[in-house]
Amino acid sequence: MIITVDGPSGAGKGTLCYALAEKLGYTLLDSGAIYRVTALAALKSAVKLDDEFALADLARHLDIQFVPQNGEVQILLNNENVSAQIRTQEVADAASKVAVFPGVRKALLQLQKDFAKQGNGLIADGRDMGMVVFPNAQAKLFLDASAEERAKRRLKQLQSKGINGNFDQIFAEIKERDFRDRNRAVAPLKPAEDALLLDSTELDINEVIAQALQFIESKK
Ligand SMILES: Nc1ncnc2c1ncn2[C@@H]1O[C@H](COP(=O)(O)OP(=O)(O)O)[C@@H](O)[C@H]1O
Ligand SMILES: Nc1ccn([C@@H]2O[C@H](COP(=O)(O)OP(=O)(O)O)[C@@H](O)[C@H]2O)c(=O)n1
Repeated sequence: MIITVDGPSGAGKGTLCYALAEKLGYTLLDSGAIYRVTALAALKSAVKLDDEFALADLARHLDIQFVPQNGEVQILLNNENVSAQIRTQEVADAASKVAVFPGVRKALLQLQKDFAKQGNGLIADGRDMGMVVFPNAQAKLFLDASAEERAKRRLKQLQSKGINGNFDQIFAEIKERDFRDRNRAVAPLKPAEDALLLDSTELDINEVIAQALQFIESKK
């Protein structure tokens, strides 16, 4: 079974997908990490974030590895562990900039599709999983929350990692990335026709997981 979870930044996709993958014993695809690694590779090689040709070429030759390590997944770029580097705001912003180009998205498509070949079911976390990458997924969820709530969650998340955050700056960054993701010409962020819309603004993590599992069960 392929389950897709799409939605904007800070909605709780990563948290939900991790819980579902654990519970169901499914493979987890964090497609955002692939865009983040692509952006980091561009930043490291001084490829301009508006040079679609160079970015697509870089994406085609991306040396990325997902290495399960004591319950976590380490993400390697050219054999360097970049799991922490890709979570910075700078890389998140760069990822949303490189993600607007059709050439980049096309170059990363097969890598994402290949995650479904591991045979034990797939939970795919992203923006266009249900619309573009896995249109035939058996269960599609679109997880959303108010921009304010998502900024509050992101701030708390950064603080829990000992990183000082500023709510106004995070709120602005979330709205900027929302706008870019929702208004790009290719694979814009929007729910698939057959997706369950789940607004987690007033829900806690366990309530989201319960509603998601109920929906998945109904699709089996
Ligand atoms: N329903 C929820 N209520 C409160 N906090 C949540 C909820 N879902 C996720 N979070 C927290 O919000 C932060 C962002 O969640 P995350 O899963 O990283 O979102 P996304 O992957 O959509 O960007 C995390 O610290 C997570 O623990
Ligand atoms: N399937 C995907 C996943 C991410 N992305 C882009 O990559 C950026 C980072 O994705 P992410 O899921 O890691 O970001 P968060 O939702 O965790 O903040 C997003 O803002 C999108 O612009 C995309 O275009 N398509």
